Amino acid sequence: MATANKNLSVYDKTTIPNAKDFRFGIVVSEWNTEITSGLYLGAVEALKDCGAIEENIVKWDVPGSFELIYGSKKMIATQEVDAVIAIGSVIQGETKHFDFVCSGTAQGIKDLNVLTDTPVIFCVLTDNTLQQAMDRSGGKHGNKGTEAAIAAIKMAALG
Ligand SMILES: Nc1c(NC[C@H](O)[C@H](O)[C@H](O)CO)[nH]c(=O)[nH]c1=O
Ligand SMILES: CC(=O)[C@@H](O)COP(=O)(O)O
Repeated sequence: MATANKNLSVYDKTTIPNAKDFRFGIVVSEWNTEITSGLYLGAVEALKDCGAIEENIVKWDVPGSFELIYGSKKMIATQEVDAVIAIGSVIQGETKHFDFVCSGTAQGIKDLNVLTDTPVIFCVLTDNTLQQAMDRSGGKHGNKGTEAAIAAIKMAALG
């Protein structure tokens, strides 16, 4: 189902574990900060709405989406978190760099999920235009940060 056919911010709290005992790391890319800051706010709002406490949310900033890989690895190694949310916004430019950043970041985050025992949630928008990114970070299609927070809680609950 395409994002256009579902709102990213809609969730049923009765199907989500209480997050009060979980500790979350959120690693945020500084590229397209007007987008990633919206994703971050959506994620924190949903985590707290589902019971997470402020003191159990650790936020680190990294330069770009590609650095989400190392930032998430470092977060896992040092912060004793139950899940990590990796937040980025990649927007198509003039060159193929978009393809390499998107695929490299996706593969790196996938590798962390394979090689570590801490779930890392892929909250990286990969859009053709700024408008598409705005629509998915608190706009008409909701907020992917919210979706990522719910995924983080559910994965943390797996233990
Ligand atoms: N163009 C975008 C980038 N590019 C930067 C890379 O993520 C990386 O920081 C650089 O290649 C140095 O390793 N990053 C984004 O997050 N979004 C973009 O649109
Ligand atoms: C995703 C990118 O790295 C891209 O926005 C950079 O822009 P360009 O391809 O025009 O160099």
